[in-house]
Amino acid sequence: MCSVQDGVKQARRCVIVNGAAPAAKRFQVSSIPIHPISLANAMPFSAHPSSRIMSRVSSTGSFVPLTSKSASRHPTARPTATATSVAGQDIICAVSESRGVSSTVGLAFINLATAEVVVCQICDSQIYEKTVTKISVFEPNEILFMNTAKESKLCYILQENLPDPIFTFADRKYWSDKIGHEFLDRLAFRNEVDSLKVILNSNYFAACCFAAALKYVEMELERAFVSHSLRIKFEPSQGSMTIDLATVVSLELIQNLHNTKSRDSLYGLLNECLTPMGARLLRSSILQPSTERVKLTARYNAVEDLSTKEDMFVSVRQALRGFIDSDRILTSIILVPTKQTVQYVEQSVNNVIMLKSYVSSIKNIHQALGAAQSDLLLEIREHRALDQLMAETLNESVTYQSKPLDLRNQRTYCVKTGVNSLLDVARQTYKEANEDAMELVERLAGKGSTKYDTPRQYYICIQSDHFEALPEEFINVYRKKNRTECQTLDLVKLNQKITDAHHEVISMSDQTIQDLLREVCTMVAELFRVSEAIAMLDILASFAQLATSYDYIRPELTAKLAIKAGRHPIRERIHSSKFIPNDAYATPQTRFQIITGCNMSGKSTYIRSLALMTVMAQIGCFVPAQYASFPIVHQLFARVATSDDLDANVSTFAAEMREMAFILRNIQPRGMVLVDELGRGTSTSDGLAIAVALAEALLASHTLVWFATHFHDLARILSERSGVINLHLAANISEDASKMTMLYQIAKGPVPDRRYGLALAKLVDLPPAVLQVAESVSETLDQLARQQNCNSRTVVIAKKRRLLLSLREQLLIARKSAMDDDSLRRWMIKLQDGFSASMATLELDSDDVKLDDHPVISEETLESESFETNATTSRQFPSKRSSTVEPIIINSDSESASSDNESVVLV
Ligand SMILES: Nc1ncnc2c1ncn2[C@@H]1O[C@H](COP(=O)(O)OP(=O)(O)OP(=O)(O)O)[C@@H](O)[C@H]1O
Repeated sequence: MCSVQDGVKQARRCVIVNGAAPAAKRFQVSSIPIHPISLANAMPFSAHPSSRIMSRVSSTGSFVPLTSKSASRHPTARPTATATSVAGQDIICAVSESRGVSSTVGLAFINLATAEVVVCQICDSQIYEKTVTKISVFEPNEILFMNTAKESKLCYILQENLPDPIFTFADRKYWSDKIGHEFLDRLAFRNEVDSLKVILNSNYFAACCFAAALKYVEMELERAFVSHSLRIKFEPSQGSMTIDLATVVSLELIQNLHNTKSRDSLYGLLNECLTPMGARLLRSSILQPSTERVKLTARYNAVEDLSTKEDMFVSVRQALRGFIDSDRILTSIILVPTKQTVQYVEQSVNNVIMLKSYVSSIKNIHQALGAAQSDLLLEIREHRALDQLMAETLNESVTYQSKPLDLRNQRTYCVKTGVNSLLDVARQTYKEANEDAMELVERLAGKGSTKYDTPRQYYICIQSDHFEALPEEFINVYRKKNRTECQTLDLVKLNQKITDAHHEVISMSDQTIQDLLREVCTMVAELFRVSEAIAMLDILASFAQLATSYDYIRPELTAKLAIKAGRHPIRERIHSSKFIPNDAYATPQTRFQIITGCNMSGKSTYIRSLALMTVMAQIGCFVPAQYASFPIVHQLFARVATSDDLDANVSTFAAEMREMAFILRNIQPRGMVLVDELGRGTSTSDGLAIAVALAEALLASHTLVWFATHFHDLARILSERSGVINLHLAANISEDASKMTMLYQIAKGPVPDRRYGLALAKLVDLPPAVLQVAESVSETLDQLARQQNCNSRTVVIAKKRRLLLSLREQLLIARKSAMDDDSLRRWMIKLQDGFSASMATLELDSDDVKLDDHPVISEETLESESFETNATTSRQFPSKRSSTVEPIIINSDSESASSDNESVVLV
């Protein structure tokens, strides 16, 4: 029988080799587009694509699937193909897009391993970051596009950013919402058809993709789902936190950055799941944490229930142990090949045996949840798959076995005795043939033993020294280290007899099994719901396990972030010494937190721990702290220092600017942003300037920001801004900077001692001569800086003074001129704006400000303007001014007051 995987592979071969479906009835597919597309202007983050595409064409002359890393990638692109993989699954994704400026993208994902369909419709920007992120979460193997969209920007961007999946192009006719509705009528769970119809009606593009993906499975993979068996979910854009893939990678949410096999990631830490369904649900929950308060509160209640009732917790974990992958079993029952084979019949019996194990395991869950009180656990307990049906047809003792001989025996005795008398006779033949084989081997081998494997079936295994020379009747001889494996002609004949008997049993069981499966298919919706409930129970029990083992506490959901003694969940586990907990507090009034501190003082660890705890809280998990309250965060972005993006061949600076641009483009007020060491890849002054500008933009977005930096001037410049607070990670540095102790404690204000670089250098044993030079250079630089500071302050004061004097002069000229009221008002407003702007520039930084650059109106301009006004109005300067002009009072500062003691009053 052709497996699902084979089917997918076969389909892929067809796309890759031929570029078109082999048979007329097949889904009409074609290869990837080969024309260069001019998107340079539309895509600020990506290199022009033409060079890469052209080189691909010239080297091969025909279609080659895109598997290599792109030269330049979307900020959300993952660094490795398997960065977020949990288990290999076959997932087909269909994509469609609205025409016009506003991009509405429809998506449908079919998971062929778990028979689950997820449809969504996204309103996206012109660079499709939400679409890229969504597709990356599902990691499809194959993406279906319309032929007509081959050269679209969306297609190009997906190819650039998702190098792993195969892109298949098919006729536009398969993207038909009408076909989508027909599929829905036929395949959705009966009780869900109506509600899903409403959804697909209002999400045209999602409906089209749904149709295309299912058509592809039917026509190209030659598989079909049985009626009313398919789990179909609509995932709206709302309801979950958006985390771009770059953040997933840099925060190590799914995989450790340095060692892909390590469990030191959030997923690795939280994955105490005992079932494959639970592990899958946990992974998707981490990638899309919930923003629904009700859902989260229900999960907290359930975790609390489980973690406080030890007996219930132990029996739930016990019941979850050994659960087989119910999603896969149910899928193989409902996803049947369009052509049926002998292997399929045999597989059906296997499926039924596995289903029986699954159904009987559910009973244990039901019993284990006897003491549950939380609504969610009670709801899970309510799900009971009926096992009556199984009991009527199947032998009670039948269970799923993994060894081939045991499995064959289970298959043979699967159907109850008495259901079919001919079947009972065939089974007797099977039993007798087996006994004959055993007897024969015993007689031949003496001290040897009977072994079984699928290709040879029964064979004899004897110690090599048992016979001096092997008897001639032994055939198919294999000599291994200290044993010999062989058969005799009689044994081969008996094996054949047993196989025939087994096939007869299977074909006689088939009718009964197919009847049973048909019945099962009518209950498949309930069985899938049970499977989902078990997955949820598994992750809740996992959270309860963590809460009790590591002292996690139940978080609250409020408007502010307040954490007492919070810990980094991963670091605290791998730390050899004790991890120092820290507090955090952020409200809209303290939404922008600048974190300074020595190298290695724990800045990154601190800000990362806040993001990780937020994600944990929003998947329903307790958090490592003494007290924690979180606002519900809708977007999480982290621009944290990692290694250079070598794959994409971009410099550190370009990479961080690209990521920051992405964040600024997408951030909204209910977001959370972590920025770590921004501007390290360029000159100090440029780095600072860019950091200030980006910080200002983030501040204006009203989102929660933690900004870890070594730019102390950033802390100084922004310290007066509303919403900004300065914090630092404390360290003790001895007087002579020869000793440095990290306290890892968050404290108020910017870091007090700036010479920590030297102190740290001393600790790492730099040669004394080098240190001496460094110290003296540092001393000189400090002095220069002090002088410069002093100088620049003097320059600023002088400039301010000149500004004021110039203002006074202009006012005096204005008094002598003959402007009418309106002209005067306009002129004064212009003067006021210019003056304020110049003063503000001087406040910020004096170095580059030249008085000549000031936008204050010069004498000439003023004169020309007043002359012009005079010319047009021919009126004298009015003695009585309009009362609508607000008085502007400019007090000269102390220095300027020395030259002109009076305040200049404009009325
Ligand atoms: N609260 C803590 N308790 C104990 N150890 C900690 C704590 N925070 C951080 N550390 C340890 O200190 C080391 C440095 O931490 P981290 O990388 O966060 O410092 P940093 O200030 O960001 O450094 P740099 O400025 O050089 O990037 C890490 O090995 C980490 O495990």
